[in-house]
Amino acid sequence: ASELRGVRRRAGDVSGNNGGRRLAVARHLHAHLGQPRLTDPGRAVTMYTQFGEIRVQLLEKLAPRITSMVWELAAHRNCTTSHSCAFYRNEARPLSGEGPPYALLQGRMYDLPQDPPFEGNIEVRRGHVCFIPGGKDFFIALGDHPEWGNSHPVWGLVDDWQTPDIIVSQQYTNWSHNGGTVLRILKIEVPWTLAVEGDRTFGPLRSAVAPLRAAVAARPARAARCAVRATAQAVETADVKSLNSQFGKADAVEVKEGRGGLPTVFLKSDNGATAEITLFGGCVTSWKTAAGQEVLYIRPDAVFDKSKPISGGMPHCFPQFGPGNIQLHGFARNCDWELAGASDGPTVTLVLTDNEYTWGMWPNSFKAEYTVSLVGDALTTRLVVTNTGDAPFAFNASLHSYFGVADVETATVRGLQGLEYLDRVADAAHPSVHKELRELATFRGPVDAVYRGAPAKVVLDNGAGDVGMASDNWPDVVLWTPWTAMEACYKEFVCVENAQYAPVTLEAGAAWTSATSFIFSSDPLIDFCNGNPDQPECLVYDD
Ligand SMILES: O=P(O)(O)OC[C@H]1O[C@@H](O)[C@H](O)[C@@H](O)[C@@H]1O
Repeated sequence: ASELRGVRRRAGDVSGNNGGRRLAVARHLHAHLGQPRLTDPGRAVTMYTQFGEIRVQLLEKLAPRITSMVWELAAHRNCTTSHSCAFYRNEARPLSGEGPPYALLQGRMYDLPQDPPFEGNIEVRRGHVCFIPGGKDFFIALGDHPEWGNSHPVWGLVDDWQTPDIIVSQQYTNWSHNGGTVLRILKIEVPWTLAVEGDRTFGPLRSAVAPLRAAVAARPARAARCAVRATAQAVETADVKSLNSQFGKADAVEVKEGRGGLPTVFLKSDNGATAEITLFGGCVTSWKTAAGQEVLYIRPDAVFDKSKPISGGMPHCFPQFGPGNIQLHGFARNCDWELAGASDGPTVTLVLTDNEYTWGMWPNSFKAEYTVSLVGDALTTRLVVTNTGDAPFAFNASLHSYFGVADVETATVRGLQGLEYLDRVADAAHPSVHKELRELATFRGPVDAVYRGAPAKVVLDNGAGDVGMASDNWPDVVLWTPWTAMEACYKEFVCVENAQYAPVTLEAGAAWTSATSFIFSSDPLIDFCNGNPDQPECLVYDD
């Protein structure tokens, strides 16, 4: 969490709100912008949180460069990762004086390509949205702040308090900043996605791809199945009963509503191991061994209402690992996958194909086919990406697996020694290159590392045992922990991801396949899956 920088404190702030105050803000803006706000509404963006929406009117005349950066971010549908765009500090309005609490809702907007410039430096009033100079942290002022003078770039205006008020009422912990200031830090961060106003499914095609509209229109109609909903309202569900009668297999495969009412496939193997896969995101959200050991991890800020990708389990990153031209980790984890097949293996196959939503970001025809099986205790996954169009395209991908650990600081990963890795902690777009010298990679601080040319087998010691991963044609492994950026939960999980980091070019009609088998053992996995077909954890596929 970063401290509100450049704060100059003066006495005399009053932070109460009433109609008079709003009028004063409106007049104040009128004076600065030279026109009545309501008759010139201008452009607005919407932040979608699990508690509802926050509409931010862009003050374009006051801060033209900042507002255009924010608009671009919204139009390109970034901010889909809870880590990069989230509120992390909630300070209510003080009963009197300047605080504490400091009358603001603070967050980060780290998907901005660069730090915003310093402009729009008027006195901060209730409703103003301001950046903290020198970075991408920002706040919504919940009260007037004359004590700060003109030290913050003001670029937006919020005048509906319903959602901010809910976030301000969430639990916080006190955190003493070096300077002695006690900050209220949210126990669970509140992530948001950003869209231009009116774009309720992450919106119309962005202007950069406007020429694609014609191409989209010429294509056979195919429903956009990736309508990420804005709020925690009723979730659109497929007809799970009819899916179950079509695909259910006695005792082995059942389709029913899972968490949040999302259509979910439940697998049960002969020995009693289970797995859950949501059609939204094609995400394995649970894998339990026959002994009842849950191996995966769902973050406490995960929501199951399609307002954002499921934060946990095994989300897909496709067609982009990121950062890159489209939203971080691509759109596959935002989309409803189709249930295409099941057998009493138990096995299920989900399919995602291009549609208007995906064309809005990525102008390619594709089919992604994802098969998940339970073989005894082992969970096996296979992803086949086919170019169904008539031109080549490039993509990269990962299986962004979240694993529960007894303690992040004692979790280790073996199998990576001697590899070159890209350290992305400081700057994911410009990583530094290092060599892994350790036999056991650890998580003792923020880790965001891509190991290139990783071996087929790596093992995570999660504190309760070993999670073995045997992969085929996933050339890279990503290790990630957000560390204290996710204060509420970072001790409980690590991500060990099978990845294809370098872009793969697929010619028209060509296909790319990758697979991983996961096995959990409470005893150390000395060796596993040595090509012995009798070992259940070995990759087993019948094509
Ligand atoms: O989108 P999520 O699930 O919060 O994960 C984000 C993280 O995912 C990891 O795969 C990346 O290496 C990190 O750079 C990124 O921050």
